Amino acid sequence: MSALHLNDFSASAREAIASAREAVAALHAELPRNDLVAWTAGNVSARVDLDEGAEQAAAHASENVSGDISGLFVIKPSGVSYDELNAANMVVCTLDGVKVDDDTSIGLSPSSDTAAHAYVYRHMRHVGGVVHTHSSYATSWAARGEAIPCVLTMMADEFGGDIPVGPFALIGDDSIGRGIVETLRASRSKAVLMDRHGPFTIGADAKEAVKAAVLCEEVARTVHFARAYGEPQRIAQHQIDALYARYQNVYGQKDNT
Ligand SMILES: O=C(CO)[C@@H](O)[C@@H](O)COP(=O)(O)O
Repeated sequence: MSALHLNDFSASAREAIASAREAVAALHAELPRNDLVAWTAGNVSARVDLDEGAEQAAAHASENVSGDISGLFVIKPSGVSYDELNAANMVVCTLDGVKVDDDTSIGLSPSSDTAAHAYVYRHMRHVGGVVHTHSSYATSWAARGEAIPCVLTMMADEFGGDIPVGPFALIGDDSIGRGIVETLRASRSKAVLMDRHGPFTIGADAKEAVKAAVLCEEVARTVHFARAYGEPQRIAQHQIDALYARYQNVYGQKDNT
């Protein structure tokens, strides 16, 4: 099967890919900056939507390519130190997690979590960004297989309720991705704690997924300390709903033009 090459895509698609590579490379710096990773144990990806022309051009150029090329995503190369990441070494993949060749990430393999990110993009069309870390407090809840109860207004704002736990799954095939999707489809949460593994977060774009990873670790830490000195009280569901609606629709600077 011939591999796809970046040159097989239209100029507009290549522009979108270049922009995503810049954004994803920059967002990886947020992981160490927010103390979410030890060494290289975390990754960020962003979906790149292709217009039909771009998709057809790619399909025609590489007639042997099977699988889903209705879109692409960009993810970091596996095991590369965050201070060595840049737009040029971000790896471009099809939605099946197959690397798209180019002239800059030559010889680099995509993240070891590429299959999980790809599964989420194939099965959750509204998701534009995915993040995975092993951040300490969120991962300590995952180690116990315990959901983080919604006892903080910040949890209601950002996650719309508890942060759920997903099933234990080994890396390397679709099982982690399937566990993420099955768990998040049953919740408003942008974060899921994969049992005995760690948090995965989603967002409309990669920046939103990184924000969810930062706030997931923040509330995991706060609730951890709160429970050390007592049993925090859950917020009532109607109040969670009100907080979530305000935060998702009113908070911050909306486009008031
Ligand atoms: O935990 C694991 C691998 O077991 C990964 O999530 C973590 O090391 C990050 O891997 P990558 O550097 O993205 O391949």
